[in-house]
Amino acid sequence: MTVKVKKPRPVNLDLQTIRFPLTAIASIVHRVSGVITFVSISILLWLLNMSLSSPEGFASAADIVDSFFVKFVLWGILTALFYHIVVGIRHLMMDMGYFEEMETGIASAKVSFAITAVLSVFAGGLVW
Ligand code: HEM
Repeated sequence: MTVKVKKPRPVNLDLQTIRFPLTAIASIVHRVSGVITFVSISILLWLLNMSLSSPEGFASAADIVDSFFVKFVLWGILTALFYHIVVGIRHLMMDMGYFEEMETGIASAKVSFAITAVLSVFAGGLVW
């Protein structure tokens, strides 16, 4: 006689209890920063086009950039770009065989965050 054993069903994952490793966070944010950079190109080209169109166009573009909110967005765009470049270089180095172990991977992610933080402060100085 065969006894039917109830198979344990997969438990619904509680996303709030899942902690991503630092390397995974660095990777996901890198993709997000790439998308932000891509979307912001159109905004920046639109502003550049306006500023080069005529002296009045330049004044309008300068007016737009003069508000705190727009400066904050520009600072965010520059920070995303710096993050994308710094972690992009880390990615390319990993493609060449560096920082592939867990320890060096976490260390290089931390160093990338620190370099981005410094560049972000620099970006703030440029914008304000
Ligand atoms: C206008 C400038 C850029 C834009 C719009 C951009 C956009 C993106 C996007 C959307 C991705 C994600 C692709 C995916 O996950 O399928 C990506 C990946 C990548 N980007 Fe950029 N990127 C730019 C500049 C750069 C620069 C300057 C570097 C140099 C360091 C770089 C290095 C990389 C690398 C290495 C990846 C692949 C990362 C991986 O394998 O997960 N990107 N980029």
